[in-house]
Amino acid sequence: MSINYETRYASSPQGVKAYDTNQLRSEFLIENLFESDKLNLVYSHYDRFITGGVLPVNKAIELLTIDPLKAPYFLERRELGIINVGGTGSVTVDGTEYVLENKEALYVGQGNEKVVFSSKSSNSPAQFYLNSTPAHKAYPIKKIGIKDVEVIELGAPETANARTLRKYIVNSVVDVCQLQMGMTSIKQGSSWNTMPAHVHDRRMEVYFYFEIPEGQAVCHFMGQPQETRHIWMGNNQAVISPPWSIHSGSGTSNYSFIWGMAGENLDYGDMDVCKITELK
Ligand SMILES: O=C[C@H](O)[C@@H](O)CC(=O)C(=O)O
Ligand SMILES: [Zn+2]
Repeated sequence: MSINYETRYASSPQGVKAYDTNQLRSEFLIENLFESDKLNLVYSHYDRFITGGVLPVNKAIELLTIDPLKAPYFLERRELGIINVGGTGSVTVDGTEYVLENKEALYVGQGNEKVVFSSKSSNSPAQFYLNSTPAHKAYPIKKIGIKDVEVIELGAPETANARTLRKYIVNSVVDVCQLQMGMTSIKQGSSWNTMPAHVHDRRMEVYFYFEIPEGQAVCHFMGQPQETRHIWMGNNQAVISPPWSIHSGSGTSNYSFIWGMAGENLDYGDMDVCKITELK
């Protein structure tokens, strides 16, 4: 079988207070997204957000429906965001091929029946990172290239949080039902993402960390602002952030990550910022 999935249920903030390291990791950390010629999915009950990875090496891989959807095809009631973090590849949607270079994205709306992923070369395979959420309306497919993204510079070297944020799938770039996705790259010499931290109880979020150099790691912080926990993360791993949780990280080097979120409203800036000196 080239498609694997697992289900993660939602946890309450009271429950998470008592989690040990293993339980925290098994509920929130997604360790194995990319395996050769496989499509791996994690279905979270937070906003029914699906996180996935596809690494087509020797064959094309189709996004088949999975049992929890009880739907004849994957996107019958869902929308999908794809960002390629590997070599050149293509996504074929109902017979139309979209070539995605490294760091290019594709939005695929509700109602598209057949989605197939492939790599241009098995020596430099594509790595497609996927986020999918329930959808109520069929919006058109749109490719988002590097020139289409909205770029924001954030932070400063003095506070070790200088970073470039790129908005790919937001409603000022593409029509979406609820999915929002983008990529943030920490500058050399800085380590912190999303600091000052924030929560948005309206939306859950998933971070996928990549471009972490060999031998380095990112310490991801979660939890209510006055009750934080940490999860040490390696390259190409993702972490689920409940709507009530901060989501921020500090690396032992610089790195990049893809953020994806879903829930109430499409206002990217709707965040409740936490005062750094009040975090516990
Ligand atoms: O709600 C927004 C998300 O948490 C990220 O876009 C934040 C982020 O990439 C950063 O500040 O570095
Ligand atoms: Zn956020």
